[in-house]
This record gives sequence, C-alpha cells and structure tokens, in this order.
Amino acid sequence: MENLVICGTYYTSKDVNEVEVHKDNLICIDHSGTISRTLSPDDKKYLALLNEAREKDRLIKLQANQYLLPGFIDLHVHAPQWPQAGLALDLPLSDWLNHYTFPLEARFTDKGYARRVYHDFIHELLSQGTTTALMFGTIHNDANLELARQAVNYGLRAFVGQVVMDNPDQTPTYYRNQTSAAALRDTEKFIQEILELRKNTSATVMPVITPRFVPSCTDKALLGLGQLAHQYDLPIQSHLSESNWEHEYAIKRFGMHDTAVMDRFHLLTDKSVMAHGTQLTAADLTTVRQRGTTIAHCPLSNIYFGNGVLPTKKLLRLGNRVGLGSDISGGYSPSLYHNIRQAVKSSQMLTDGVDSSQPVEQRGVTGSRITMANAFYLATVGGAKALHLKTGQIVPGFQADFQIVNGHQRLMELSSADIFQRLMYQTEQQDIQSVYVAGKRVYGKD
Ligand SMILES: O=c1[nH]c(=O)c2nc[nH]c2[nH]1
Repeated sequence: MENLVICGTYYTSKDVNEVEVHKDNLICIDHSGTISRTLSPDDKKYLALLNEAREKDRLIKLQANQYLLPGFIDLHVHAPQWPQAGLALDLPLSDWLNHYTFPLEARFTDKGYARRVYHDFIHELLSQGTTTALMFGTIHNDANLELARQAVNYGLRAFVGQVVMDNPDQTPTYYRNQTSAAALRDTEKFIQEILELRKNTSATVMPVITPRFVPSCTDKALLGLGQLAHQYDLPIQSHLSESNWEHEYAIKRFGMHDTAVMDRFHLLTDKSVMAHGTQLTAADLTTVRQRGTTIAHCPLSNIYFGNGVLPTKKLLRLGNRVGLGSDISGGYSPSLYHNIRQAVKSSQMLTDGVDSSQPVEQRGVTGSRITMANAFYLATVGGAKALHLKTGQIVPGFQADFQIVNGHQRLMELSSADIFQRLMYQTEQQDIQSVYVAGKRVYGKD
C-alpha cells in the first residue's frame, strides 16, 4: 500500500559511468519509507494509480521545471567546525588545526553551544540536499550525544563519531583525551549511549569509531579503537594520507605509511571510510582496496591541505571504493553540488597539469578526467556502498531519500542529458525545494 506517490522526472545512477533519466514516472513509497515500485507513463496501471493517489491526497506532482534526485551522502564532515567554515584556509594544515580548529572544538564542553551549532548545522545539511552524513564530533561525550539527537530530531541519517586524540606530542593540553584508557572508556560509553538512542527512536543514527588521524593518537588508543570496532562491528572513520606533512609524520614515527599503520591496528575494514588519500601510493591503494575501505574524496578541502589531487579516475579504474565528502571546514562549503563540481574540475587540472612552463606532455596525468556522471555516483551510490545503506538510488527496495530541485530554464530547449549537467553545475541551496528521508519530508521551502 502506497503512503506517498511522487509524479515527475528523476535522475539516478545506473552505474559509475551512466546516469539514467526516467520521465514523468510515478515513484511509490510505502509506509516504511521504502520505494515500493516505479511506474512509467506507458504502464497499464499508471493512470489509475495517479488518480487514486490524487484522490487520497497522497500525490506530490512535480512542476515542469522540477526534478527528483537521490539525497546526497556526505562521507566526511566535521560538524563542530561549522562556525568556522570559510576561515583561515590559507594556513598549512597543522597551523589551521592548532590556531583555529582545536580552540573551536574545545568550546564543545559547553553543551548549550553544542546544541546551538548542531541545530543550525543539521538544518543546513538537509537544506543542501544531503540526507546522510558521516560526521566527526569532538572529544566531548555530551556534545556528541547532542549532535546525534539533533540529527534524530531533524531526520538526517547520521553516523556520529566520538573523536579520539590522546597523543600529548600532537595535541594541545586544553583539547586532548587525558589518557588512552579514558579515551577508550569514553568511546565505549558513547557507543552504548547511541545504541540506546537507536532503541528508543525509529531514527538511523550510528556510532562511529573515530581516531582523528595517526599523528593525534597513541599506539594504545589506535589498538583499543581497532578492538572496539570489531567488538561492536562498527564503522570507522579517520583521515588517511591527507597531506605531505601528515604523510611524512607517519613515516618518521612508525617507519611506514599511515595506511600500513591503520592496517596494523585493524582500522581498515569494509566499514572504514578514510578521508582525502591524496598521498596514497600504489601499494597503499592495494591495501585499501583489499580491505574494502572507502576513500572519502574531499575535493574542495584537498585544494587547501591535500598537496595534491586525488586520482579519482585511477581509483575507480582499479576498483577502489570512493565517495564524496564536504570536509566542513577544511572545505568551505557544505554543498555536495559544490564538491561534485570541484571533483570534476580538479580531475581536469590533474589531466592537463597546471605548470605551463613544463612541456605539455609532461605536465599532467593523462586519463585522469572524471565525468559529471562519475562525480554524481560518488555523491550518491559511492556513499551508500561505503555505509552499507540501501539508499542513493531511485529504485524499488531502496530507501526513499530524495531531493526535489528547481531547474533553471534559459530560453533554450535542453535534452535530458543537458538538463542533468545544468542541475549539477547550477543548483544552489535556494533551488532545493524539499528533501525527504525515508519518505518523510525533512526540509521544505513551502
Ligand atoms: O581537513 C582536516 N580537518 C580536520 O579537522 C583534521 N584533523 C586532522 N586532519 C584533519 N584534516
């Protein structure tokens, strides 16, 4: 039995290279928030179903310039950094962390501040068409619970991590776990609190094991977090091979790349999402691929801190799993549309190279360009696969996580393929009409 029927044109990835368009279809959603079926206008039951939904007031009919897209999945975002989005991005990573980010995150001992920031941020994510987010919190248990509660209240699918950073050499006294044992104890307490929250609500919120990155964690913490991830069968998130400085740090401390370090502590699994990866070598990529770990490509942030462009096309060709992350606030924008565009632009710059004083044939990395279809796949299917969710595509059996977007007409007839390109290149927050998670409206303009 249908709870909701949407009548309109939708785009969804068929595979990594191809986006399908379905014109004027009926998308039927059942009471559990799952897409039960889709009907094209030549289906015999189309008209009867359309009329019935209209009569029972269960119909949403899109206007001629409106399109239905899957909700986006942000695979890497620091929720507490929302207040500083767009600040200090001209600093190197370690200065940005020490002078801006750590002092801001330390403020989240204040639960009231956490509530204000997270209330605003969750609403912001939904208004940008993001329906699922894999988020870092801070080291503070209460504030992280507040983040989870705000996500539940607003209806965002949320994966929330209690950050661990206990290495006195790489963290300030005012913002660090006092001991490794305390960090692990707090993480386990957070896991249990979120599992309890899940029991009492229908919401999808998951705890995530979150070592900040190799420099900020002791061996003891990394080992304990690997054990907790396995004990509770949980997702893991961190940063991996994200900059020259961080890459060199791991080599100096461990005599190996951070990929090998994470692997040694059992932190690379098929439920792990590692952000950035701009410095990953061929051997690192093999390890990451063999473990089934996903790389969260953060193209805006990588421009500032990455010291290189992630060779996304190569990863896809090799069979590495890849999704897309805004990396608020290493990236300045919470919009995955902006990150989709930057992913395409960065791949073009990698292909051509950027230093015109070099001979043309030596400047770039041939064959690195990704298409808009590739980038859309990362923001939808890539994210869903990383988190083992049946969402990110508009197909029967999948969760009804959608965005309805107002397209721009420009006094010219466009093909369906062109309309898709324009939607990807020109959609801004104000063009997103409404957003649904599991068939429930969680954001809307009217
Ligand atoms: O972009 C980033 N943002 C962060 O908060 C962070 N912490 C470690 N490494 C990081 N990179």
